Amino acid sequence: MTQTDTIIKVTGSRPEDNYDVVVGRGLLAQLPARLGERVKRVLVVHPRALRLTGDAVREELESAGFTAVTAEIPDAEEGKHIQVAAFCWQVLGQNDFTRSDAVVTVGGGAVSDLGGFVAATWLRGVKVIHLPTSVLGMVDAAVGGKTGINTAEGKNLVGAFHPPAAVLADLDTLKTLPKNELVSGLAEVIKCGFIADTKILDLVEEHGQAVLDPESPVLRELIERSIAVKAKVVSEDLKESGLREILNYGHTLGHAIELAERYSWRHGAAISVGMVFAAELARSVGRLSDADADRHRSILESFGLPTSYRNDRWAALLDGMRRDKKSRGDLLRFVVLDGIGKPGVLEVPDTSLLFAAYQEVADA
Ligand SMILES: NC(=O)c1ccc[n+]([C@@H]2O[C@H](COP(=O)([O-])OP(=O)(O)OC[C@H]3O[C@@H](n4cnc5c(N)ncnc54)[C@H](O)[C@@H]3O)[C@@H](O)[C@H]2O)c1
Ligand SMILES: O=C(O)C(=O)C[C@@H](O)[C@H](O)[C@H](O)COP(=O)(O)O
Ligand SMILES: [Zn+2]
Repeated sequence: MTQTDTIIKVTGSRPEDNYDVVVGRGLLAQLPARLGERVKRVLVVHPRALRLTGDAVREELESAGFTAVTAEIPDAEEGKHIQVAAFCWQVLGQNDFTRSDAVVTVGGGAVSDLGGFVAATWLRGVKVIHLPTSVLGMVDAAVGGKTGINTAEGKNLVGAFHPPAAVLADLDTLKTLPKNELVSGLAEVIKCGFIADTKILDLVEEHGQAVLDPESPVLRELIERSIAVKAKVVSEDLKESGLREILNYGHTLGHAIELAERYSWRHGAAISVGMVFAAELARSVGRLSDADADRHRSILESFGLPTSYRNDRWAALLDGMRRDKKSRGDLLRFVVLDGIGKPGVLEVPDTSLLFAAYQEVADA
């Protein structure tokens, strides 16, 4: 029996904050209707690695009567660069894109971040639809409207909140996703388990490696549950004035590791260490029990995700963490747990506390 599509709604105060995240199979045929009748020209942004999928999207749009042009961009974090945005702006300009035209992104989170940023900035904002092709893109990056690029000083330091008009998460695209990328996406799924939907943790503990099968019903359930967590949070707090910070669990150290490693680490791997670090921080101030902190390591390690990091990078990591978007002046702020599924914020004026937590995740 074919399973029907699942639609998870994101809501908000402005009309453009309301959209559907569709999870299913064979969703490409829905794209023309989701773009709407006013759109005439579409820029399809995809990485080199997904050229065939990008071409299929362009052909679908052309047969539906749109003028479709493609922008093939460098893979992964290489794509989240100002020069790549400038290249896309050039293509949009040379093809006379107007405010009623649109951008469609095809790829993982790096592509929706870059393509979303291009859409947010072109003529001060045009429609964007994301077609995420990685688990991470589906459960996190394509949903919620955070877009951005990296600078030499850090991750996502330039960007805009620009919600998509729709997200089509086609599970069939996951068949070609390398396993290490699927595991990286699973780190964000597990994050949703720690901060909100604890059933996610029960499911990954119960099903183990079976969740890595892109055809499995349990992976679909995990994807849908994670999208539901993100949709609920961003519906309440699009611009991260409070609640949305919980989605940043593990990211303060995680982003600093990505920068220190010049983006050779997968995002999910970096935030995996970051979540264990945050758990150690919470344990050290008496907010998280030993058992709950240890559960971080056992779940993440069961999927081969890293839970420790080299012991000689403290100065660089602290520098990176200072530039985290949750910092306020000299005050570093961390999302921590007061129990599984109970996120809160810890303000840390004294970096000795952070150094002690780093010792707990540092390689021997
Ligand atoms: N905006 C947000 O809210 C948000 C949330 C989470 C993460 N992010 C960002 O997302 C990025 C990470 O996303 P990601 O893990 O998807 O990385 P990614 O976009 O770099 O994709 C990972 C790799 O998988 C390949 N790939 C993607 N889909 C594929 C498929 N179906 N078949 C074969 N190969 C495929 C890509 O070409 C790339 O090499 C980071 O830059 C992170 O900062 C943003
Ligand atoms: O959507 C959010 O908000 C998140 O924090 C989700 C994160 O998983 C994601 O990596 C996001 O890009 C991090 O945002 P940043 O503001 O810390 O750059
Ligand atoms: Zn993330």
